[in-house]
Amino acid sequence: MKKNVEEYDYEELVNATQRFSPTRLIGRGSHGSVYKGTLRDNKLVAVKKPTHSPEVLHDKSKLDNEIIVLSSLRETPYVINLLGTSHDLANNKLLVMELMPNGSLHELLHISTSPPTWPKRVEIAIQVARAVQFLHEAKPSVIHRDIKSANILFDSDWKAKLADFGLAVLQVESPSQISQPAGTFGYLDPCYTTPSKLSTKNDVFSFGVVLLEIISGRKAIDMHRAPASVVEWAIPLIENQRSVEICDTRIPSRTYMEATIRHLLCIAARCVSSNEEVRPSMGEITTLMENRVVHRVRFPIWMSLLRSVILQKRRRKLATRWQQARCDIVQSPLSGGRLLLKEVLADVNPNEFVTSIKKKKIKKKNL
Ligand SMILES: Nc1ncnc2c1ncn2[C@@H]1O[C@H](COP(=O)(O)OP(=O)(O)OP(=O)(O)O)[C@@H](O)[C@H]1O
Repeated sequence: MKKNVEEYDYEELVNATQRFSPTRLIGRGSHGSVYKGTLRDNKLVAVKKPTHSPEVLHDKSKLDNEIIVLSSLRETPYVINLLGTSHDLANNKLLVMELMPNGSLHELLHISTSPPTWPKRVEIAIQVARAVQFLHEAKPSVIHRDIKSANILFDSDWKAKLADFGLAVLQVESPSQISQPAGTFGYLDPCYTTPSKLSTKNDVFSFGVVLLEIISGRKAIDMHRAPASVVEWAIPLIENQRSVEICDTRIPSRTYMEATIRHLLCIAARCVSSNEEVRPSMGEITTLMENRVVHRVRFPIWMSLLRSVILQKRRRKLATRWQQARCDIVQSPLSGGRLLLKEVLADVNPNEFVTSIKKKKIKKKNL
């Protein structure tokens, strides 16, 4: 075990989550419910507790597996951090993790009313690629098997981290049991049909699906569209040089990002290839992404300075006009100065105010 996993007192977790109150519930998965907890030192954590409900399948082994895999990994900014474990009164294990307060990539892409900008999407894609590369290059290496937008969570700084290691496989030399193929429909590698087909390339396929999802804003499987699968829809478009049609239309296109997006789509197409040989390794993917993408247009310092000088000039001009307007009103006998001065003091927008003075002047002329 590489990580120093702390054992938490169960009572502390009960208090931290207000007795696992529904108001503290973040969400339920197939093997556990996650609660927001506040520890004694005010530290915020996420507590995953096995679910005992008739509607939710309670699979204890997934939670145990998650603890084994997460505690085998050293700390990294790209994977959810396991802080510790605990045991309830029936000796069921609980997980204490760092809290990811900004929801999942799935929510950001498909539920949020403000979809991410292109530079943000690129940043997220690179962070996810680094997370998967980290797992594959760990010793022993880890195959996640459930890479999907719902398992990519955001921390308080909106950095993406990979979560949910319930299905992950630790590639030890003499595995005690061979895992049956598993994953999520829409993200699952079609080549992964038997336990012997388990490989890091299964994760590469799922990563490719997430990449298509990030660029298109379409769900991995959307039954309201034909074809329902994002892969079946996007790949012919990429092959026919119609990549532009894949881009999420909810946000404006950015000319400076076009080459980057095309480049990412080419990587995605290789990842989801039905020929596993064609799929790049995660190491190759991160290198390809980091070397060729444009993150953000950065203006030279002299342009920023020029911009601030222009803005300051404009502000000064407006302030002078406003000051002038105040004097005119107070001095004018026809303006009902006192009344208008009240308007000034009531913090009237200078622009609106100048307009109202013009109107007064016209009225005066007409008189
Ligand atoms: N560390 C965390 N911080 C904040 N929210 C979390 C954290 N871990 C999980 N969640 C949220 O809790 C919910 C349940 O997560 P969990 O990993 O148990 O299941 P899942 O991924 O939804 O389902 P499944 O295990 O069936 O794939 C999800 O909404 C997930 O986004």
